[in-house]
Amino acid sequence: MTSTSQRPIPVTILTGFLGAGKTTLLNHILTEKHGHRIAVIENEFGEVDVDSDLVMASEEEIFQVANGCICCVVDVRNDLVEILQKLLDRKDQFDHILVETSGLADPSPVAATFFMDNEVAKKVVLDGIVTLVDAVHVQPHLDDPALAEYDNQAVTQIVVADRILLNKSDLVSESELQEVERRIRTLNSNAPLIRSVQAQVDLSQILGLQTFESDALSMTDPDFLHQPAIGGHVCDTHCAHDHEHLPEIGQSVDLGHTHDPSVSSVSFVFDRPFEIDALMQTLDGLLAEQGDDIFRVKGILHVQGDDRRHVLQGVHRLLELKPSIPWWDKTPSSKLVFIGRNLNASLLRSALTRHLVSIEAQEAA
Ligand SMILES: Nc1nc2c(ncn2[C@@H]2O[C@H](COP(=O)(O)OP(=O)(O)OP(=O)(O)O)[C@@H](O)[C@H]2O)c(=O)[nH]1
Repeated sequence: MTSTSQRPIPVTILTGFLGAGKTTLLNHILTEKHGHRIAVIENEFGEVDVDSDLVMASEEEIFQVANGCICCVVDVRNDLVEILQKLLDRKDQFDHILVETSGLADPSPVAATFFMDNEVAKKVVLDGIVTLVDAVHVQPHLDDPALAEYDNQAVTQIVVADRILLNKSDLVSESELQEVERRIRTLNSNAPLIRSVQAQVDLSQILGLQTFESDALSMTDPDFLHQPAIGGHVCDTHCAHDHEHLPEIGQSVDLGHTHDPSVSSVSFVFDRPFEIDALMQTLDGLLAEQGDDIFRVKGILHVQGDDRRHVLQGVHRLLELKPSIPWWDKTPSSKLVFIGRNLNASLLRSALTRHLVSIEAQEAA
């Protein structure tokens, strides 16, 4: 049994383009009675610290990361690691860490920070990336022609999200909301999408997600790969509309659609277990080669000879695998999602299937 003090502290990364409502959400979190004791780390991009003044006084502790953008300035990331280390020295005083990125940050390198420093990596677990989207202003940012040849952070923030809050839904019409949702789904078709006003959201939908564990628990639900918002809701088994085109076990499905040709996601499901060392070697090689294009890899893996789920997390070239809770009475199977540019589904599938335990070996075991 893992004691509470040894358990890794969940970290939520809160992101969203400038003005999307991050500080508003932070204030909501800090004033809500939710039972979590939260340490907040804020990063502001600008000369003057305004954000900390915007955050309401509360019992939670708030730390500022040095000025500069958390995703691209090495000093700022070192600063983040330093703050995390200090926090972790007295982790009996809180049970959740929230990192608010600046509006111009790419959250992937921020998430990667938690894997980069070994001491920190052992003590924290990425609970989820929550992205706020400004329903009024997001479209022009997504289509910004000035960013055409550069990374567009508004796009990246949506692509890597585990939860998306479509905020300021009071300021646009229903048809405009549906249009924004449709656009968001071209970039990220997996993350549950929640509409909000003044970032008011049930906190259980964004904190304590244990994203990958909860994904694992729903793996037997054949709809888990299909969570597009249709008419503004997240699909579930009670929907009346078409859920026909589900992938077969072992089949891949391109969830990125074709609207934005530069970013897509590809998902796989396998029922046979993986030979894990060989798989990790292949994935390491793949990311070393294509880590610029592959933004994010996430997965729950069925590992040969192990009765625990294994959680796979990759951010660009950094990859880690951690054992998680046992499968209990669930039938083990693996699920992997790749998000990025120029993803070749058939090459990825063959790279993965090579490391599945053969049926004969499985029967002999
Ligand atoms: N009408 C309306 N206004 C909102 C909503 N959410 C936030 N706002 C307002 O939008 C403005 C920006 O909100 P912030 O919470 O400061 O946004 P932010 O993402 O922290 O901004 P940056 O620090 O610039 O990245 C503030 O004036 C908020 O009061 C909403 O749902 N509806």
